[in-house]
Amino acid sequence: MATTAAEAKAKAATSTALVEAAKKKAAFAAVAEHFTSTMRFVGIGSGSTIVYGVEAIKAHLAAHPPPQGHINWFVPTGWNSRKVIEAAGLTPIAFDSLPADAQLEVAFDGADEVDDELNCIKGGGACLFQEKLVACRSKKFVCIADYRKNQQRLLTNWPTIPIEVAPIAYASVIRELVALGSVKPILREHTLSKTGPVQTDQSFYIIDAPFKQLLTAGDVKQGKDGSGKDGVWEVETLARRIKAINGVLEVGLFCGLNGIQAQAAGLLGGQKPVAVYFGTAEGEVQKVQCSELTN
Ligand SMILES: O=C[C@H](O)[C@H](O)[C@H](O)COP(=O)(O)O
Repeated sequence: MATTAAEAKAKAATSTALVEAAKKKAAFAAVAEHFTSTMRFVGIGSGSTIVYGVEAIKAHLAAHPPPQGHINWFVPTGWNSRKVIEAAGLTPIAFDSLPADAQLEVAFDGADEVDDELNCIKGGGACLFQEKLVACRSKKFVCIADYRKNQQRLLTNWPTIPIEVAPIAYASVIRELVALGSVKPILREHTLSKTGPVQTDQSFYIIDAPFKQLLTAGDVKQGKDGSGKDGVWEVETLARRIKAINGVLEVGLFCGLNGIQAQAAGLLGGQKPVAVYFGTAEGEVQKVQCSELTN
């Protein structure tokens, strides 16, 4: 039986409601386990999911006020993120105003896709450079997402890797990406294309580069070739190759060490989340965390 327009509309509304409920549930679970009102510096990412993260932080602070005179500073990852912090009545501090020795206790952020090893694709909303800066200055990056983002390998459901580039270099970066095996990387434009390319918080451009589904480090350990032969790449190998292209500011692949592993190696922080909270379609929360937190 054919679906009527009204039925299709109702189905879409149900699916949107499920996704939003999943984001919210995941956000409240992540904040309950990783935020305390005595924290000094907390990173706040960008996108639609982090809005629930900020709502959860606000609710937590209302229930557990910080000690007298203590200020919780929230570090935004761009314009949108700062507006969300301000709208919630929280106190923002710009990344470049942080005291030189300050490390963020935690950074909460969303993702476009997450694989089995917690590598992420980010930048679907054109924010990735500041998100990576903030994640890498945090003891732990905690990711909040809904069930659509939970995939075994990157580039399964999410189609492209967002890459932030200097405007003058975009055509040459596209050429290099094709040489790495990307099929038809494109410069991201506004839906109303007469308004031109999308510009990031740094006034840079975004290239969306499709690649074949990415391998994990575990796949390579098991003998798979992720060196780029036939366009098949392992996540971190590809991230490094793209970052090395002249004109690339940052790559929307968050991979390598997580914060706990980075600190063990004497570094400040890492790109990869220590834990990801996925809201499920059934109204539950599935937590996936790194082995350092599990053990
Ligand atoms: O550019 C945007 C950021 O990387 C977001 O964190 C990511 O796109 C996820 O956004 P959303 O929560 O809206 O799905």
